[in-house]
Amino acid sequence: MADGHHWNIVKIPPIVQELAAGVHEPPSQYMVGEKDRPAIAGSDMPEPIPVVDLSRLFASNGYGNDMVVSEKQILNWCDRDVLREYTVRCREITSLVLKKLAKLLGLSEGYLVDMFDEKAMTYARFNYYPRCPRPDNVFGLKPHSDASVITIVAIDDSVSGLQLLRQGVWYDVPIVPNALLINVGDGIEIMSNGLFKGPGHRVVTNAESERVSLAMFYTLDPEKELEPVPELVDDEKRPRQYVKVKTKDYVTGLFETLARGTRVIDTVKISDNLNEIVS
Ligand SMILES: O=C(O)CCC(=O)C(=O)O
Ligand SMILES: [Fe+2]
Repeated sequence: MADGHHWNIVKIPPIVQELAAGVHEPPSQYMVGEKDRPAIAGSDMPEPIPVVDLSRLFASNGYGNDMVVSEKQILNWCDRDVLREYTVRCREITSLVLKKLAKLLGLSEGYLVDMFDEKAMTYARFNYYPRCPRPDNVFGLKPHSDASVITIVAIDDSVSGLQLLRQGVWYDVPIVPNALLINVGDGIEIMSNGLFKGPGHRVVTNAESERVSLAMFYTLDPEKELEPVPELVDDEKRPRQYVKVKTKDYVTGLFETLARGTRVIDTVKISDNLNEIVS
């Protein structure tokens, strides 16, 4: 190049949806190595996922929308406010869950919720998994845990695919119609000093059906540090297990490690040796 700099040209992968329409066999970049291949069917969960009826939370109406106050009113042909309203409602659920988690950890009820100030972020990810001719070799979403504090996922109500790792076994997450899945993210793992774990999960593909999901990630202010809360660190009984990390650096770390096939939580874990130095 004129400035003497040599660029590495990285070919941008095509949109998977377009690929799926035109190929019989996914290209090699999508095929996982033999030892990491997904068994298409995971195991059944040993016990049911607890389902909490939150219908009372949704009983009020009209938030954030052009409220319907009369039958003669002209309405918008537009669903613009739906995602905003959904985000706010899911945040209410997040607050409920955080209050309960705080109590379980022996903290005051508002301890975790209060960490979410006006700069706290919500990221929405819409996942679309086209049909895949080789579900035995190709992941919809590689194994990972979420960088959020709490994630709320609206999973497809007719096609399964989400699997959860527990003690080395991948379990199928069952479809519960009209239910939201609440997942604890790595943020809780770090803040709870490892008492809760951000579970590993992945999505397997399906040869017959496409699948969709919507994940809402609730994180702290990107500039805020994630670290074990002092009340859950005890130098003798439960030494600090994670180093301090800025929320935004942790989120960036997730994408870097996902690309490499490693886990971001491992980058902030304090090994036993290091623990002696830190404490
Ligand atoms: O598609 C799903 O069911 C899960 C999606 C997920 O884990 C994610 O977006 O982080
Ligand atoms: Fe996830």
